[in-house]
Amino acid sequence: MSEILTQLDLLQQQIPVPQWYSVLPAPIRVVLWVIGLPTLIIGLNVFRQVALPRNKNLPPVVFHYIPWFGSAAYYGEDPYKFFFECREKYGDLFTFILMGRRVTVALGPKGNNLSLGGKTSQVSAEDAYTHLTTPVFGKGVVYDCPNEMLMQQKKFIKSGLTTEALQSYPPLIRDECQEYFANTLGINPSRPSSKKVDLLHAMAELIILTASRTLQGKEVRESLNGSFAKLFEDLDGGFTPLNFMFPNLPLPSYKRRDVAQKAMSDFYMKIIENRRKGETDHEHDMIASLQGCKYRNGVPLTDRDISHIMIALLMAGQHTSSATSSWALLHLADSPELYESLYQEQRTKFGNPDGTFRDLTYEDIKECKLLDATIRETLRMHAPIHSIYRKVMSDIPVPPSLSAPSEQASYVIPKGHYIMAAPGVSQMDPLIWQDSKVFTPTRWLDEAGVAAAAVEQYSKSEQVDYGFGAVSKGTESPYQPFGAGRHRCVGEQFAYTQLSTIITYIVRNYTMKLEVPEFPKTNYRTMIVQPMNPLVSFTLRKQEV
Ligand code: HEM
Repeated sequence: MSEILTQLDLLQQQIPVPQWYSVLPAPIRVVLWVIGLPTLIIGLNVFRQVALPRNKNLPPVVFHYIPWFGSAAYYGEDPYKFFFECREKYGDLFTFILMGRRVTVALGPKGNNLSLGGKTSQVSAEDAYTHLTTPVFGKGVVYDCPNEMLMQQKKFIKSGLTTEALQSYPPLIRDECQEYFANTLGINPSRPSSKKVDLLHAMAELIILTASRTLQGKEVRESLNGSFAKLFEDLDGGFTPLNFMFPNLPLPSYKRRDVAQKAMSDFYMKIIENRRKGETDHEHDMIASLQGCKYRNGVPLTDRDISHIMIALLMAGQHTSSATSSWALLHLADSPELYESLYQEQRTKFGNPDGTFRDLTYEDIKECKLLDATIRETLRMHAPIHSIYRKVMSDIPVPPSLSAPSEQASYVIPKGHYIMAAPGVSQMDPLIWQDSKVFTPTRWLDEAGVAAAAVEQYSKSEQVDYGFGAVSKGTESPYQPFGAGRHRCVGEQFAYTQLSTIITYIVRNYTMKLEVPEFPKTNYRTMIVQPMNPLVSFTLRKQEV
């Protein structure tokens, strides 16, 4: 207390205070400072926003009480509520304060185009994300290298995901599902045939099992029951909103992340070394594919680069796909009619007369239109990534169509801001999608449907090669769960193969029931949008398939 009072007395000498203040007892003086100073700061901040004229060339700033902290709580609790409410007030372009950062949100297809379609001289993903990703993935790859190198790394990844590779995955994924449901979850004919499970937990396990069996390779799959799982958990603990906001805190989780990164990187290095010595047999998986890759200037990927790319792929696919499969299955558990229709789709196309099914192939997946529509609709309503950030590297002039109609001048997003795309907003925009909040897979089957047509119109847009093969630019599409532009996802086809095979396995073999009174709410406090308390039960169908 005496230390505090000395400090206050020093402060008092700097700031003129009224006579009566000095006669107050010490505890009252402390209380006055504790209440008075924040009130003054908040008051000045409010005054500045409501009473002082604002720079008409800058986007409007979301009203907030606390400087520096800004709208962090409002945004963090439910980003979509925040985006939609701010859109009502400020239009498609506005800036908010997020723990000292100035983040300009650009909404709608035009807004998405501004950030996702921006030139590298104007926007940078590297500068927005490297503090989060480099300690997890490792150095020299993804956002720890020039953008032009990332584009080539994406090309290498794509070359490891050939049609031939993808064709080999469904049987492997099916085997993993069979093993997981029968043995890990214990739902098989010899035991009680119904079980209540936390879906998100189960899907997280199934996604890492199936990704390691296919894309990651035999050695990773074999290590999953041992040390690898713990390393993954520690590394994953470094991939949180806290790490995004504060890259270097002296917390145990940050230490564990760093130790795990080194250990996991060494683990992949060992795999590569052993393979090179010819000590292990393996399939032609992603590691094997990356081993042959060289940058355009002739420099080959080092073993360390390969290890770090493998970690990046593991992390990129894990939560995105486990959240997507969980949401899709939750909707199926919530809608017995849709579940039955999916079952009938399987029966009609692949059912044998004896009640069994023939094995699903990669080509078959394309035939399952309702399944495809279910996954698309899941990604429309539950895009795993709600906010896509870029750092603004040079002033961005905003096209007049994005400035509020009442404003006279066109806006500029200044260098040093972050620009954010939130494709989920256009994906749930009631002006674009009929009954936008209702899960309706059939909207994707209706050829004349407004939404499908709008998406089609954009997906057939200009083809661009950013360095990893021609892709449709798609930056103005109202549907972008896999992003758009130069940072567009290269794991989409893998994810679809994995998700389709897992859901098919479940639909063919089990019925499902929601085990919570209402459809699970969304948890936005994790990096990836996840369901809260997603309890369901699986019951074995009559015949084992
Ligand atoms: C449902 C599953 C998935 C969804 C919804 C998804 C979504 C996305 C999105 C939105 C982006 C763009 C990020 C940005 O612009 O900053 C992205 C990029 C990327 N994703 Fe995925 N992803 C999924 C699965 C996967 C999988 C399985 C892999 C790996 C096999 C993967 C690898 C990547 C890579 C390498 C990038 C490029 C990052 C960049 O260029 O900056 N993703 N993903």
